Amino acid sequence: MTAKIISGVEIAKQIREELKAEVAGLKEQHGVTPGLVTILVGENPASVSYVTAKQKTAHELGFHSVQDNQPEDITEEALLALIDKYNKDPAIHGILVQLPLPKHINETKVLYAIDPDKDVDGFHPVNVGKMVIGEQCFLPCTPHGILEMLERSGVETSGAEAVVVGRSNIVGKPIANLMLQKRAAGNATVTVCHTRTRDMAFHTRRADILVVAAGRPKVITADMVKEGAVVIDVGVNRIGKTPEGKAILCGDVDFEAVKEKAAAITPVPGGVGPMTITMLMKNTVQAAKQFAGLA
Ligand SMILES: Nc1nc(=O)c2c([nH]1)NC[C@@H]1CN(c3ccc(C(=O)N[C@@H](CCC(=O)O)C(=O)O)cc3)C=[N+]21
Repeated sequence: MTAKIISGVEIAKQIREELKAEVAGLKEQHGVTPGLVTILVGENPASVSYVTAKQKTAHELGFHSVQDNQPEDITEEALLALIDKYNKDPAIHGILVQLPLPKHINETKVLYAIDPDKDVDGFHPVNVGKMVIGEQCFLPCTPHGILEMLERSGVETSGAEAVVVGRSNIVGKPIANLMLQKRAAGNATVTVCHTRTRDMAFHTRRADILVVAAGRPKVITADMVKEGAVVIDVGVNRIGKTPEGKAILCGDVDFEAVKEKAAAITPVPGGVGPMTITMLMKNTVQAAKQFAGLA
């Protein structure tokens, strides 16, 4: 079998078109322009490229978008004060502090400082808690994007064996939780594997849907995948540079080999990544509507 390629680029494009129309409507009918600030501390090249992509997308959708760059040596106190300023700014509906932060800043403290109503990343414990209960909240962007991909590709998750590789707060834990819930792209039987899992392949081979967020290049090889599985690769590993200096990316899945076995697979680049950015935009539109009492 050669897998169907689930294109994050294509699905993201479709959602962005929907959002663009919604933003235009919000402006015309209600005078509301969704506002997003992305705060970047330091100059980590990967972070710079992600934040640039987020700003570009926000701009294309007609948002009020603010890029706030801060020096690597900003104090925790100053960063918390900055967040407080945006918490109070009525033109800003979504606040994103790009992670990771420098070591002298307590990441947890920073994420707790963001107003949960502006927490479009869905990392504040109020939103995490609401997510687990299944209440309306901001879902973290990468898991949210995966749900949309599964749903819009017609993947049947109900009753299926879903195996998640990775237990991060950003991807592994939330996607496992969401796929377990009574919801679209949910109702799965979920197993979570991690670095201490004794026999990873034993679990992954049982997966009808395999979500891989391990953070290590090509850890999932063809022998670990069941014939006909749906494989979602969340990995973004920079494994080198082209002669022109562009980063060469690969996922956590050995794409070339696994695509011969899977029923469907997401590529890297062009899979989950573009969906992550798009869901940030979707969450920001949601935040703006809530702020205006429209949702
Ligand atoms: N507060 C916070 N929120 C985040 O959502 C967040 C973060 N911090 N820190 C880092 C991770 C990583 N992340 C990605 C977003 C887009 C792509 C993406 O668009 N990737 C492209 C390739 C882009 C490239 O060339 O690097 C693709 O896969 O096709 C990847 C990864 C968001 N993150």
